[in-house]
Amino acid sequence: MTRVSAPETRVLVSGATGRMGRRVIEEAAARDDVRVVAGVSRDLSGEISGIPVEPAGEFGVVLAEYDPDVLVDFSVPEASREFVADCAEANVACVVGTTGFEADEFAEDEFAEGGEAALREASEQVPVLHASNFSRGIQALLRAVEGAVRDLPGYDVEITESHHRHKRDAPSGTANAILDRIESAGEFGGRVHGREGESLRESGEIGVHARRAGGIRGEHELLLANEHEELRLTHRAGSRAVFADGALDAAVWLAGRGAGRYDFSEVVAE
Ligand SMILES: NC(=O)C1=CN([C@@H]2O[C@H](COP(=O)(O)OP(=O)(O)OC[C@H]3O[C@@H](n4cnc5c(N)ncnc54)[C@H](O)[C@@H]3O)[C@@H](O)[C@H]2O)C=CC1
Ligand SMILES: O=C(O)C1=N[C@H](C(=O)O)C[C@H](O)C1
Repeated sequence: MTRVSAPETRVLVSGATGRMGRRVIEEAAARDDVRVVAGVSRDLSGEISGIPVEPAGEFGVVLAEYDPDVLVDFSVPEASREFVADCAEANVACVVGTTGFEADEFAEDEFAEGGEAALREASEQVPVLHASNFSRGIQALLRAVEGAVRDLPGYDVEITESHHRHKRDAPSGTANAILDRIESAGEFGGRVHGREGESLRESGEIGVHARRAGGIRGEHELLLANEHEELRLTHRAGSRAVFADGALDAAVWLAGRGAGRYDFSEVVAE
């Protein structure tokens, strides 16, 4: 019997010269379900690991020339918005990993009123999946966070995230997603970003702390504590491969779906 294998998903990578873009290209080379047809970058025209890299300023031309099924975007919000809008016109699905959009773009329903307009608008024409973190461990953490907050009402809640010195947005997109999950699971008074000077902790506040140092790939810790006990839920990414592979899994999963918004939890559930 002749086995017909599923066709490869054709992927275009934006932010191709960045830490994540390069990693996506490397990880894709080791898989047989995806093929990166090209990258786009504002920094370089040429190639990375044999994959052509085209100027980001000619994104529309690149879409027409390479005819990808899915865009995988790890860039910056101001570029990402443009890429996604062009993809909607060209009927190309979008997997967006970029973080640092406006604060309320990370609400549980990030496409709701006040959310990221470019993603919401594009999702009316093509499938769009945005995730602040493509690791499966973080999906498990988000579920654990919800359970812990429900089970421990009245406990003080603090989040600490640590990333490499080059990270531009703070708190991380993942920390914002954890915050949304905490607030949907319990009654809280507000977020307090860092502390200095004299101010007593108020009950119900959520402390948020961002550290930037060296090459840390990404660590997130949720601390719940009362006078008698502490619960710490920690996720540590050991390599960017975990994010790149998750984004490629999302691209394969998203290709061929109808217009709309999708969540990485749906990819993980299958
Ligand atoms: N969702 C997830 O699992 C993950 C998300 N990220 C997010 O991905 C994004 C990129 O992270 P890194 O690769 O570390 O950043 P990076 O700084 O190494 O790369 C950014 C890329 O975007 C490009 N770029 C910057 N400004 C541009 C513009 N105006 N027009 C076109 N291209 C532009 C740069 O040339 C570069 O290729 C960040 O928002 C980061 O938080 C990072 C890791 C995992
Ligand atoms: O910039 C990074 O590196 C990362 N960014 C994402 C975020 O902002 O949460 C995901 C991961 O933590 C790495």
